[in-house]
Amino acid sequence: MADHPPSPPAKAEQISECLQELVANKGGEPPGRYCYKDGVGEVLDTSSLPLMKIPIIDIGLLASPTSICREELEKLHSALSSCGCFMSINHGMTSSFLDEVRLATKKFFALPMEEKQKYAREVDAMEGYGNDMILSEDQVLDWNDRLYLLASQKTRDSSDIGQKVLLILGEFITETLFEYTSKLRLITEVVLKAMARSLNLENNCFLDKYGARAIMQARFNFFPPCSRHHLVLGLKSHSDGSVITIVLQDKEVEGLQFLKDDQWFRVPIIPEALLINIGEQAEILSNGLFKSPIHRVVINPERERFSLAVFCSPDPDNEIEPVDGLVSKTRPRQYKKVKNYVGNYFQYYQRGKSPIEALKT
Ligand SMILES: O=C(O)CCC(=O)C(=O)O
Ligand SMILES: [Fe+2]
Repeated sequence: MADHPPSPPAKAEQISECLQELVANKGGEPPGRYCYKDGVGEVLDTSSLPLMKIPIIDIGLLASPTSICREELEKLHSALSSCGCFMSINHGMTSSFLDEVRLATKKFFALPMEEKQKYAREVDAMEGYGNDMILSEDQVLDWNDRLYLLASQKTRDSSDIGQKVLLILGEFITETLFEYTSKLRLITEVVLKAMARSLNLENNCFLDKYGARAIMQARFNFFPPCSRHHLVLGLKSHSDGSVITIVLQDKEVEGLQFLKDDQWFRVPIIPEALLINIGEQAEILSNGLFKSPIHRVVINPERERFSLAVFCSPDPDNEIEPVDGLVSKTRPRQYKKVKNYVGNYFQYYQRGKSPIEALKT
């Protein structure tokens, strides 16, 4: 896809020991492969970092005709071109329903290890439980265990996610997750249309590139506490490979931070809101007008943290490039065409890089 992808690893390796197990056995002392040599700087005292002022946007309003929601569209435009993210409210889900989804995440990670290992993710697979792929000797690993599940219409129809979650979690929770991802599908549609309108483009121009066979990949994150938290990162600094990512955050434990104007900011907890951030494919589609924000997750010394990120990415067969209406003599095309962006994303991520760099014209 990109011009100069990192050279492929001789052999990608999956860690067999999950972090949760390691922490239970060794009491949270991080092995060297998880540690940043000089520590992670200001992470030492996370509470001293400023809180980010993230705009709050009403999804119900965004879905209404332009004449009614002009102000909300302006807010969206300004949020996405400055910090690349916003907190969404009035999204059609109650607080108690969001709590059920949080509980489903916790229940999965509370299962016995042998049970979870049945769903271990294989190298390069889009679904399954585990930790980082190891692509090189010097890769610093994330202090995080995760479960990936696909929630796209296509895979749902063939009962892929259904089968897996049903087997893992039982019928009640399966229903909760199905309902959650169906709601997210509606929200994604509203947001992609509103993004286009906020740029005075035709309603469907982003949605058409996204496609009916778009992929929604859910990542359930578990971040165990670490007594030497200043040496590790829950997720290394990255921007997402999606078009948009919808994050359900932990209600009690902070951890997510965004980089803005070369300064790290803490993301506040708003329990009833969903955090939505732009991914690199929206940056490409918008010809760089919307910025995919760099973010990371830091670790709490005493408390575990959970989150659920759903990455909404276009049909991998669709070509992604800046949309016509945003390319002009005064603003030439900033990115080359690309297909299946997510297919190569993790090869870059594990090395602390991003494919978008190689696509810049
Ligand atoms: O844990 C969070 O709050 C954010 C997760 C995230 O950035 C990701 O999974 O890519
Ligand atoms: Fe992320």
